[in-house]
Amino acid sequence: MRLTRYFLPVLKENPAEAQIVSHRYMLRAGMIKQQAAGIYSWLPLGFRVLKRIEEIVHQEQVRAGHIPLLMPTLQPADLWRESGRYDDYGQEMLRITDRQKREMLYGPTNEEMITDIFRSHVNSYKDLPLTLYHIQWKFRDEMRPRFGVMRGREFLMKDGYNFDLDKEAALHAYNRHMVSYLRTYERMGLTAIPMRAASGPIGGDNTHEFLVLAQTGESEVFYDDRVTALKLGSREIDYDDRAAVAKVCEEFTTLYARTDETHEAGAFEAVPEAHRKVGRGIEVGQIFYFGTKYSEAMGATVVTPDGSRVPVEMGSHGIGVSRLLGAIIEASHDDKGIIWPEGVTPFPVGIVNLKQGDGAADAACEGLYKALAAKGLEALYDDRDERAGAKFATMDLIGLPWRITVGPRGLANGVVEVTSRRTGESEEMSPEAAVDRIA
Ligand SMILES: Nc1ncnc2c1ncn2[C@@H]1O[C@H](COS(=O)(=O)NC(=O)[C@@H](N)CS)[C@@H](O)[C@H]1O
Repeated sequence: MRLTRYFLPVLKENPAEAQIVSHRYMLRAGMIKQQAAGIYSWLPLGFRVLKRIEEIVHQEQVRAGHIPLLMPTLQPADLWRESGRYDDYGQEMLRITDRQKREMLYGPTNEEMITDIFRSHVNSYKDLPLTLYHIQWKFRDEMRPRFGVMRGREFLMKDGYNFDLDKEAALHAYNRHMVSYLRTYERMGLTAIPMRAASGPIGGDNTHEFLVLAQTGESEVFYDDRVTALKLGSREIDYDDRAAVAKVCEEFTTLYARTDETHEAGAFEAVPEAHRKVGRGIEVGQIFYFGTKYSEAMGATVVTPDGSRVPVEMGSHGIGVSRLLGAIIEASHDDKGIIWPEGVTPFPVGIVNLKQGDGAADAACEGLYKALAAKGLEALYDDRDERAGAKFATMDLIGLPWRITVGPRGLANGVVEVTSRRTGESEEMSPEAAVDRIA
């Protein structure tokens, strides 16, 4: 992408309303624009990252055997009356009346709707196990939307729902989600710790939140810091092997890790002093097992092998897709700007031309752009007629992992400069070597 043909409304100044670094940088890097409290337009650079995060979430859900679909944002109130949540849900629910005076709502979550889909089409245990999910915009009329996309009112969530014949199968689905979440966050360069949590309006008594440690996190967390060293890495896990999946979950949830809602000071005392940590975390996902809470209320039942009919066992599992942009920036930035992990960066590399209009420099940049594209890498080429300092500042702010700097002097010696955004180290090499370094 050539910057002179893109739309990247970078801000020079720190916006006054931004209180945390991720909000500040997302505004300054021209990634979002607030349209109302907690409601944003996703400008091109932010939209590109949002799509990359969505893609990782989709891939890991499909890898776990979960099936994507798409439910609407607007829901009929009657579904929520069946579960009894229409009144319970409270002020956060945006209630709407259509021209026929039908009571609707902008969905904050989809347990009722997915259960309605299930009960309309599934009747036999032979169709289980079944996990359906979607990535869809939600609305929660938060009393105090703040911190940019971190606590929005309209936000993007992956919400998945499992339907199983019995509790054991539902708990395996719970564990499948835990493993798929661990892998999802690792692919985004995040360490998200599963912590026992409280279930709130979703219900049930078995739930873990996934928290990214960050000073600006809204949740207070208590943990054994050895948990931060646990990694799935490239381990292949057979999602159908209940014992293997349970073993991985055990590995990641044995060390003490609790949010303030479930913290037990006594148990925490058992953690060796050197490892006992208190901090703050950003909740980037939550998984729930809640049995037959919705299937009972809404008559979602299946015929069992012995011919009887039972309500299905369920759970629901959410990832804060739009919140993740903020969480990743909180976990990966410096005083010049964002430092995108390779897995989610909007562009893998930026090309900076030090002398736009200089024949050799322009030709070398065009050559690099094409050579990178030939390897499937779309560069962001800053071809503006701007001072070098301004170009470097923009690249540092938007946080691409690599920058290739091209200038007449370097070219005279047959080299360009390759700079790593994370380490700040630069190295001179031929344009060909630069492409190989980044590919
Ligand atoms: N106001 C918000 N702004 C941005 N992200 C949010 C907001 N509220 C929740 N989220 C994200 O959405 C994730 C799932 O939300 S949740 O309430 O925990 N779970 C559910 O709604 C369940 N239905 C999961 S399917 C949270 O872990 C969080 O990362």
